[in-house]
Amino acid sequence: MYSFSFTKMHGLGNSYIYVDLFRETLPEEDLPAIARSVADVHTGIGSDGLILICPSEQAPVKMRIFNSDGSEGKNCGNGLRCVAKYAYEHGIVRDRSFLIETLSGLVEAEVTVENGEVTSVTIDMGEPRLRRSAIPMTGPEAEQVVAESFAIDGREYEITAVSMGNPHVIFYVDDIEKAPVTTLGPVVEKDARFPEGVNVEFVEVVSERELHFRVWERGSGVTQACGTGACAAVVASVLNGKTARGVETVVHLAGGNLTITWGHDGKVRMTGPAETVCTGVYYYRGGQNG
Ligand SMILES: N[C@@H](CCC[C@H](N)C(=O)O)C(=O)O
Repeated sequence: MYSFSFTKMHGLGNSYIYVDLFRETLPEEDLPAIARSVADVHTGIGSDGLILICPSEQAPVKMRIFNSDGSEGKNCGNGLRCVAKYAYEHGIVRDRSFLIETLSGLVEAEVTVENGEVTSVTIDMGEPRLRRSAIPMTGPEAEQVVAESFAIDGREYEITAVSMGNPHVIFYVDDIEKAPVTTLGPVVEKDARFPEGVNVEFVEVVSERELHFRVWERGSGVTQACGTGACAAVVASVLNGKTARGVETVVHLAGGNLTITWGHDGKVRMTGPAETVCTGVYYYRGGQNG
């Protein structure tokens, strides 16, 4: 058994247990099991996974994210906003604009501060990756996956696939309340055409500036929000001619709203809140917690 300090934070209800590796040390080989342990709502703390706030050689701070099943993801939009808030409020950074390293590259964060507290964060998520091989998805490597027909479970759908440093597939639906999140989501997540698995998003287009969104996340299942998924939905909607490039789009997620623009410079910018829930000490019993 050993213990470590943690902070629970969320972005629109997408919650993670954050461990500050500027102050703590965790054994690398335990990280997947720690993620599963802290995420357990009965025997742990309860969250969508674990996020590590780490020193970096390329930026003032680095984020690593583990889903609730212990798998490591390469990017997390809601996590980036929380890491930015934590880094600013704990003096890891002093500027209001700074870089964050992720496993999929560097992103730029800009915090809005009121009375010393970060109330909102804008992340320049960089350019979406659209080549099939970058998603990754099987098939002709250089092609994009836009409104492509996709047969599964005896039914035919149309999909668009986008990487925001992690893989996303978008299904358009007429009524977001009736989206097959918990039935189609887990089947598509593990479909062999996505060799690394995929985050599955359902999108209802309200207007050129507004989308409804629900998600089945790779490695975590249903969550209240997925920041990279919402960015991917905005990119997919431009590619499908449903929204316009360079226009601010409001994405309504189960946990609240994100404002996202895919700019003419190629970059996707996401703005939204980040909240601290609590801090504490976790007693990790080598996978025996849960
Ligand atoms: N909730 C996140 C994405 C977390 C990682 C994802 N499940 C994956 O495995 O790629 C977000 O806000 O982007």
